[in-house]
Amino acid sequence: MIRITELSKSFDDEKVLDNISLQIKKGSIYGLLGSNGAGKTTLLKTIAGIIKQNHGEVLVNEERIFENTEMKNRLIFIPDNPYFFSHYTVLQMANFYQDIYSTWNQDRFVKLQSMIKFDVNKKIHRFSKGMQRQVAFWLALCAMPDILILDEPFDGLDPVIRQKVKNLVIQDVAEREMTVIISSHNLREVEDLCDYIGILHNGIFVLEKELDDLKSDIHKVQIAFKDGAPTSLFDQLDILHKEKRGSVLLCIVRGKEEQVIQVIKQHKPILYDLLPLTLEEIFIYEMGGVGYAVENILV
Ligand SMILES: Nc1ncnc2c1ncn2[C@@H]1O[C@H](COP(=O)(O)OP(=O)(O)OP(=O)(O)O)[C@@H](O)[C@H]1O
Repeated sequence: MIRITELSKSFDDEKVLDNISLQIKKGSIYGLLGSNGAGKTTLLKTIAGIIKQNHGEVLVNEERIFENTEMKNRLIFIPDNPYFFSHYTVLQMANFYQDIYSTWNQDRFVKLQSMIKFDVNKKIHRFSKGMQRQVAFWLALCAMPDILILDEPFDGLDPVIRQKVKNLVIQDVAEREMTVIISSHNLREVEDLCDYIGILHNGIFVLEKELDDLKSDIHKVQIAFKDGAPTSLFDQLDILHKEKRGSVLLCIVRGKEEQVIQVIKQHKPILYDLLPLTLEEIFIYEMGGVGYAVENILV
C-alpha cells in the first residue's frame, strides 16, 4: 500500500505539487494522467524517493520512502529516458542489478534472454532507443520489485514488444501482486491496463477514481425535443459540455445512469440515447471543466 498525505513540492518559488493525498492499493495498476507540466514526473519521483517533498508524507507499507534503502530495494522506477552506466554491457548491468536487488531472479533473466535474443555482451548505449527501453524492462522485471513505477513506459517500443512487456507486467500483478504506477499520455493503453485513474492539472488532482466508477459516472447524451431543449433540463443535470448538432443536442453529463435518464424522461424528449465515453474523451471533457479546454476538437 502506498499512502501519500498532503504532499507539496516546490522548485524554487514554483509550487509543482499542491497538497496531494492519495492511496494506491497493493496489486493495483494506477494510471496517472495529466496535462504537460502537471507534476506527474515529480509525483512519481517523490513516490520513488528520488526527490524529497517540502511538505506531507509518502509512506510505502507505512514506512517513509526517502533515504530508505531497504524500501527502495523493493521498488523500481523506469524514467522516460532509462539510465544506464555508460559503456556497460547488458550483462554488466544485469550483474549490477543482481548486486543491488536481493530478489534478483536469474532464471527469469535467462528465460527472457532467449525470448529477447539480445547480445548480452554488447554495450547498452549501442542499442537503439527502443531496445534500450526493452533492456530497462528486462532488468526491472528480473529484479522482481513489489512496486514498479513507469514514466511514459511504452514510448519507442514496437507493437509486438509492447504487448509482450504489458503481458509480463500484468502477469506479475496477477501472480505476485506487484503494484504498478504508470504515467502516460497514451490513454488507450492506460484504459486497457489500469484499474485506478488520477488526473493531475497544475499540481492538484482534477479527479481520482476507480476506472469502472469513472466510466459509469459520465455519459455522452444525445437528445432531441420537439420545441427545443427546456432550460430546466440544464439546471437539473451536471453538464460538462453541450453542443447542438442539427436538431440533436449533445451533452456530456456527470451522474449515475438511472438518475440522468430519469431527469431526461421528465422533460419528454422525442428521442434520447446514452453512450459511454472513452478514457480519452473523459480526460478531454474533465480537463475542459477546469479551464484546459481546446474547443471543437471532438468529433
Ligand atoms: N528539477 C526541477 N527543477 C525545477 N523545476 C522542475 C524540475 N522538475 C520539474 N520541474 C517543473 O515542475 C513542473 C512539473 O514538471 P513534471 O515533469 O513533473 O510534469 P509532467 O506532468 O511530468 O509533464 P509532462 O507531461 O510534460 O512530461 C514543470 O513546470 C517543470 O518545469
